[in-house]
Amino acid sequence: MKIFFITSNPGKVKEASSLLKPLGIEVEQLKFPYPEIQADSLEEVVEFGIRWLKDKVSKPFFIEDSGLFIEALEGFPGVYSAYVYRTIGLDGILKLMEGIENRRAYFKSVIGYYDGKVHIFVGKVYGKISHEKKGTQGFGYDPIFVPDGYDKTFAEMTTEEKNAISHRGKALKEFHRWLKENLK
Ligand SMILES: O=c1[nH]c(=O)c2ncn([C@@H]3O[C@H](COP(=O)(O)OP(=O)(O)OP(=O)(O)O)[C@@H](O)[C@H]3O)c2[nH]1
Ligand SMILES: [Mg+2]
Repeated sequence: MKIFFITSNPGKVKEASSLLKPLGIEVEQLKFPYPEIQADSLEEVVEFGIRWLKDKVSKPFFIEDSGLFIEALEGFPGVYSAYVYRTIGLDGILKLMEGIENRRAYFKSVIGYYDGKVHIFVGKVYGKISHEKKGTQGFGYDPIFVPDGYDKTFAEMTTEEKNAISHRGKALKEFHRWLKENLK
């Protein structure tokens, strides 16, 4: 079975494909830009994106919005993670976190699948912001995020290792469970 993933982010496609392909689901990337509203929640961004896309894309598709929420920064960068990454980047976040003891943070992923109806799948992973960038794998903030129970960053993990515990891996597993039940 093939499903379309509308995203500009090859890192996300790699993770989605690596998790769904062994389950017989082929993920095809569709680089169809869509507006990402400045809402307070990832869910609102996804629901708006689907409403905007549904009459423009004929086949069933999914989109994903995700972000890094840092406790000591009141949840910043959160919904604005992509913009913050493009502007101040990892060094900017580490600078904001200089001298801050509380390094708690979580990544959240919201997947929206549209097959005539909107289906939402959410995943979260808790961890800490490291004091320095480590690792070259993954994408985005991976080099400064150490998931709970590990002593290495997401960027020091393989895609499989990250998918096993990440926010996106959890949301994708929920999505796959739903597909299995509803596409018999
Ligand atoms: O280190 C990271 N590991 C991750 O697993 C991850 N997931 C999200 N993010 C960050 O949050 C933004 C999401 O923004 P986002 O969901 O809008 O994605 P995006 O703009 O890159 O692609 P698109 O799907 O919107 O086309 C991205 O740019 C990244 O900076 C991550 N960083
Ligand atoms: Mg985006």
